Amino acid sequence: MIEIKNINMSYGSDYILKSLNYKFKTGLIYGLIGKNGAGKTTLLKVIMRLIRENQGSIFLDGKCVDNVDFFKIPAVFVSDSPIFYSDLTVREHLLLVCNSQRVEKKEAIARIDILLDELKLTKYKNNFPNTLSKGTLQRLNIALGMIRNESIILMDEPFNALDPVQVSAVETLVLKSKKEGKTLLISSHDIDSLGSICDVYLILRNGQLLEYMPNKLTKENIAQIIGDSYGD
Ligand SMILES: Nc1ncnc2c1ncn2[C@@H]1O[C@H](COP(=O)(O)OP(=O)(O)OP(=O)(O)O)[C@@H](O)[C@H]1O
Repeated sequence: MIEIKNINMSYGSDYILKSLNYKFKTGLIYGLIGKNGAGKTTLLKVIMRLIRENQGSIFLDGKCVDNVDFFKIPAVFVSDSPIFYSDLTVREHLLLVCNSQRVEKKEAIARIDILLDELKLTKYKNNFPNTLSKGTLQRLNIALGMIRNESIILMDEPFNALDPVQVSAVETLVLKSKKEGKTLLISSHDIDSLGSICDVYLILRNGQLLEYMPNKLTKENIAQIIGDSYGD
């Protein structure tokens, strides 16, 4: 469970997040929507404690994590600007994460094989990052988050650079995580994908979160809510 309590965040004098309060329900998929620059990445980073200059508090699974080190945050963050090790293969990247999580080797290998298959990465398992396309690197990025067994998953633009087949593979993986009882918060401009997997839309506008049910909103409605300033 994620709870945001009275979060204010500014870069300089402009407040990006304004007195934000929101309590996420466990086991749902939330789609975070907003115009460019609305503050979606900022919000995800505040929740993950990658940004700490905010006022207010973040609770994960009922525990305040305001002062918890990023590496100990009980959540996964799939960033929109990942960094890879040039001298590690796809499989070695995943083994490294499992090792850091102290996952037993046999279990790690089994988990990695399943995830490589789900994200259509098996044939690239011995490739180094500099030999991979953008879409394949994005799937590796997603795999590096999903290999961790956390109940809270935050994703920033996970569908970027993916072709429709790969988008569908990621959607399936997200829905599988939901079935396992996980809570997901996914920031994306891909309204079609969000619409097919999300239980709740959260529209970030003027520093505030507005909650909507996806089946009640069309793309046109969303553009209207996001505001005349969409695309500024
Ligand atoms: N480190 C920073 N220093 C100063 N301003 C920043 C910094 N990071 C982000 N901003 C500004 O904060 C605002 C929110 O940025 P953020 O990246 O959170 O928006 P976003 O909703 O994720 O945008 P997009 O849809 O374009 O990815 C933007 O106006 C951006 O220019």
